[in-house]
Amino acid sequence: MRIDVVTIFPEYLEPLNVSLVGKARARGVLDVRLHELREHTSDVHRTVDDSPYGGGPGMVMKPEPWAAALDRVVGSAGPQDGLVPTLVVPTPSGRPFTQQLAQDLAERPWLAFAPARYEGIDRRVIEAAAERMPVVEVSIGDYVLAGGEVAVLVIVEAVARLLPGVLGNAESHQDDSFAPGRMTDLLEGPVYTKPAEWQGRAVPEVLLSGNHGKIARWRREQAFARTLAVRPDLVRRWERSAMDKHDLRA
Ligand SMILES: CN1CCC[C@H](Cn2ccc3ccc(-c4n[nH]c(N)c4C#N)cc32)C1
Repeated sequence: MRIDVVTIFPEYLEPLNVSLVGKARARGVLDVRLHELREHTSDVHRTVDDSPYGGGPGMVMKPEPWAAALDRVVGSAGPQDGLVPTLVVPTPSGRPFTQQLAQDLAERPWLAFAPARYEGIDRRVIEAAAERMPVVEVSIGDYVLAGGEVAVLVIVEAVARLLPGVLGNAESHQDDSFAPGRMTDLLEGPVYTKPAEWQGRAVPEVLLSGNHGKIARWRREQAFARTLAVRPDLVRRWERSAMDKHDLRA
């Protein structure tokens, strides 16, 4: 997979050099390219923002630098990239970023990210881009950040770990929470490791029993209890999915 990121803060994306994503890049599973938006300005001050039409707080990112940057990205398509990227635009007004959307994006050969700053990007940039490539406007949660770069880190990591060969144990994302269509719509339960007793706290006996059936049942019970306590909405969704799956609806 190829990933391009256009940003005024490339240093914000340095975490893409380490750990899971960094290793995937080193192994050639991911090709990540950063583009400094200001290199696509044409004035001496390298201006990327201006005041909003209609008034209001803050500044808006000018269309010309973004259009030039996206032209450069699309124009650099290689034979293995596919014709155009899917443009991913982090924004508080985007569709919720979910595991399902991560899996959808993980199936695409080329993603380009447009993390904005200020009050966002002039709308005409998104409209023009949508005439030449798929555009997905995404929100990583119901809170307001100062820009889109953190969202890019979140989305890239969630997508990268789904790519073949990225996770050491190819199965480990199979049982993720939120993986659609499986019992694993529930949250993960508690995990334990050595020592068996720590500060007077013992590991649950069942986990030391070697009885894999009992362990699996205990883990399902724990996941269900955790989900009921923290995300009862997911329990209802899971119940509906289970009823549909076994055609149990009245
Ligand atoms: C007061 N204004 C309101 C509009 C947004 C301004 C900051 N900003 C500029 C670009 C930009 C991109 C993403 C996000 C963002 N916030 N929360 C999320 N889940 C996001 C995601 N994905 C925020 C952003 C601040």
